[in-house]
Amino acid sequence: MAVVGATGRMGRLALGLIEQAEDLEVHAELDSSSSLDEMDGADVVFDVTRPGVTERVVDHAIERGIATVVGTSGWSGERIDQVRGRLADEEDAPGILFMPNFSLGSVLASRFAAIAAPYFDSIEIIEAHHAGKVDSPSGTAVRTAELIGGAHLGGRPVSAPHSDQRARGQLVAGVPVHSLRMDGVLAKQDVIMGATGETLTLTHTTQSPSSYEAGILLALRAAPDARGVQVGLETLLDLGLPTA
Ligand SMILES: NC(=O)C1=CN([C@@H]2O[C@H](COP(=O)(O)OP(=O)(O)OC[C@H]3O[C@@H](n4cnc5c(N)ncnc54)[C@H](OP(=O)(O)O)[C@@H]3O)[C@@H](O)[C@H]2O)C=CC1
Ligand SMILES: O=C(O)C1=N[C@H](C(=O)O)C[C@H](O)C1
Repeated sequence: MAVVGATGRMGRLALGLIEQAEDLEVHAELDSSSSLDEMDGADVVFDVTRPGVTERVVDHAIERGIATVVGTSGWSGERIDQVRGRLADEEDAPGILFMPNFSLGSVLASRFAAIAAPYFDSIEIIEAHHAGKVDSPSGTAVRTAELIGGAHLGGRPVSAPHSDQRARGQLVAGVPVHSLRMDGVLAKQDVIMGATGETLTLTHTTQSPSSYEAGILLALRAAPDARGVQVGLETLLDLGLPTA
């Protein structure tokens, strides 16, 4: 395994997991001072860098035919589709697994939101993260909004009045997303849905980075046998939920 972003919070977490696992081995540890060539020869690349870097990591991995687990945020559905299109022409394309969130609870919350979405006209997302997070909206919020927007397709669009005003958030797939970056928070997301006389709020709170551990290991172990683009931890789990 080559861990790109090895000196970061997520990179260090992944390295600890790989070192403890008998069936996994660290091939290379890359940070901002590394050449991407250092990942060559690995069976799997684990990318936890930052938007603006992750695209180059994925490009390099595809060129070298290395399966990749992408934990980095900043990937929209549109940009993932470009990778999908690129791999469509390749026979035996490596698996490129985009994982907006490695935590089971977060993945379930996003799915529950997509299931409920067609029944609500008004839907907004409020996500909060630690002050050190450089990007917004979060990758999880983008993924959740895209699932909600997709679930509304063919029906009414999500109602987002006055969305030209900055305080109304950033529209993602027609869903207003509001981002908080502050001390005292690790990661939290509320999806608030409104209909006549009622609201439904789906809240997921990350209490500890340990919530990512099982998902990271699952993705790392699945990657070598995967082919082409997969999005979301749910593609590796049998959740028994309707897909959105
Ligand atoms: N999918 C999920 O469940 C989760 C995803 N994330 C996402 O993972 C990403 C990383 O988060 P986090 O670990 O907190 O971030 P950190 O800021 O702690 O770490 C970023 C890492 O990227 C490295 N890096 C920066 N530029 C380059 C470069 N040009 N080439 C190679 N490596 C580079 C840094 O190296 P250096 O030390 O040299 O600067 C560092 O190792 C973010 O996008 C975050 O949103 C986070 C948590 C969960
Ligand atoms: O930067 C983080 O911390 C996180 N980033 C991911 C995101 O952008 O959604 C996943 C999780 O929310 C933590």
